[in-house]
Amino acid sequence: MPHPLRLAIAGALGRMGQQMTETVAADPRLQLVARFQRPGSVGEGLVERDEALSLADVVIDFTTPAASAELAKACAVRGGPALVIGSTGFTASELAAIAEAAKTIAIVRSGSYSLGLNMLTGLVEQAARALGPDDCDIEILEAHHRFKVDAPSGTALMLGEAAARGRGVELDNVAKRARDGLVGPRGAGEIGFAVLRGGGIVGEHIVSFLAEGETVTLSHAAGDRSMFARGAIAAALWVAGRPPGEYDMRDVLGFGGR
Ligand SMILES: NC(=O)C1=CN([C@@H]2O[C@H](COP(=O)(O)OP(=O)(O)OC[C@H]3O[C@@H](n4cnc5c(N)ncnc54)[C@H](OP(=O)(O)O)[C@@H]3O)[C@@H](O)[C@H]2O)C=CC1
Ligand SMILES: O=C(O)C1=N[C@H](C(=O)O)C[C@H](O)C1
Repeated sequence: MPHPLRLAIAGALGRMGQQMTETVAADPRLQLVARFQRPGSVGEGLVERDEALSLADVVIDFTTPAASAELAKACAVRGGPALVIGSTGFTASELAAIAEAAKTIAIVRSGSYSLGLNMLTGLVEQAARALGPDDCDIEILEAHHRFKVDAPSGTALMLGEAAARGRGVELDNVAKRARDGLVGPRGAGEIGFAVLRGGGIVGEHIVSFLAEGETVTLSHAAGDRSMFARGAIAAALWVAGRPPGEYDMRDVLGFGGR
């Protein structure tokens, strides 16, 4: 890994981009070499994307799904830099574009860079393995600020995937992403999602295991955005110089024998 690591920040003027700028500036292991926004954006200290890519060892990207997929392609065409993607709400074709780019460059992508939340996914997987679908229903509730545009959150989907892994099923086959109207009784084995939006909530997630007569809940609440920034920095330091591939925080943290 080069010392200090040369970092660029995509979406630098966004909520996470501003938090990243502050956290990176305070970290002596890192040199902030470029900050960029969408093409043609003006702002103090901003450069165009392609100049940023030519300067950085790693780009940290909290933007939009479309922008992240485009960025991954642009990095792959040049043969680097490596990428840490935090955006959420991807379509299948955007995910396919990122997977294609990851054949050429190293990419870490996670719906949550919180270390605590990633630890929670292991507990959710374990609980889902122990509490089977005959006895226990799994529901995931997430709450975020009024400006969030995607639902369910990337974190809620990560938690759903952890629960599905614990049950040995594919999340896509059991997810109930919304309920409205005369939906009928709950299907056996469903993993349900519920969404709340309002105010300034940074991010709250509750996974409930609901049995007859008792409920087990596992939860996480983010107090501010700085721990997402610290987790993304851990991912950037880890991914620099790695072989091409698509990685997640379980790889970065060494969880789950991956
Ligand atoms: N994985 C994690 O741990 C976390 C993930 N997130 C996710 O990160 C994403 C961003 O969240 P947040 O910071 O709150 O959102 P914001 O809307 O505040 O910020 C997004 C920024 O990206 C900019 N942008 C849009 N398109 C491009 C582009 N093509 N190139 C460069 N910049 C671009 C936007 O500019 P403009 O204003 O011009 O549109 C804006 O400044 C969301 O998907 C969110 O869910 C958030 C927190 C933690
Ligand atoms: O948009 C946000 O703010 C957040 N998005 C991520 C998500 O979709 O899970 C992570 C965090 O909860 C904040």
